[in-house]
Amino acid sequence: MNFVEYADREMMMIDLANKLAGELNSHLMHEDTATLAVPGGTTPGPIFDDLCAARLDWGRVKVMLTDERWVPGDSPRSNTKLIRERLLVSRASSATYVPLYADAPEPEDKLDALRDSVAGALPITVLLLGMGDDMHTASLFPHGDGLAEALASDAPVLLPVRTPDQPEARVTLSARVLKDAMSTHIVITGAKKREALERARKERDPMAAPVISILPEATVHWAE
Ligand SMILES: O=C(O)[C@H](O)[C@@H](O)[C@H](O)[C@H](O)COP(=O)(O)O
Repeated sequence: MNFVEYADREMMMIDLANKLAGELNSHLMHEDTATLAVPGGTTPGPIFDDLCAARLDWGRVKVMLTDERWVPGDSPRSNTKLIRERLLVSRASSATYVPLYADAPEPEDKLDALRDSVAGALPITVLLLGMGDDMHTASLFPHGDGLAEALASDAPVLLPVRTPDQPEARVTLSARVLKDAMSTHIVITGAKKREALERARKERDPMAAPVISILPEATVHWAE
């Protein structure tokens, strides 16, 4: 794991947006398409605000979420809503969006079709992840229902997960899909997440600290 500490959050967000855009650009110099996978939640919005204006050939970029809450696209809890409003705008509006959600009561109703379109966008070229204080990443929640299957080396690309702490079902890319990304960044802020990262580094069991299955490949970016 690499660890980068920043003097402040604003600087980190600008720097990260430049880094992600630079990596996508380099990839597009010798490949036809690139796939960018990003988290939802409260942290990455400012990165999206800068990244959406990056000068790159967005028409050749596929964008997907790392995980989604199973709520309609106009819900304030929808990660799709977040990236439609803050990432897939400006220059990035010509990117191709690969959805993890389709309108249906439960994820199981739509999984097959969603998995096919996700599989067609793999491997991930540039992966950005968040992390929670409980050491979850994407929607790989400690001891969550569906976690063992999502951590398995032969896991499907996309799985439904449920945990009592979360108000709705979710879908998440599996650990093997995240681990296969060509470049991985984790963005975290504040003292609690820094402590959670330190706890995770000492933990051996991915069922207790799912983020450890991704950490060896990742650069973690942190600001107070
Ligand atoms: O849908 C989500 O919530 C995310 O994709 C999730 O994995 C997120 O990155 C972490 O929970 C951190 O969330 P915050 O940035 O809100 O702390």
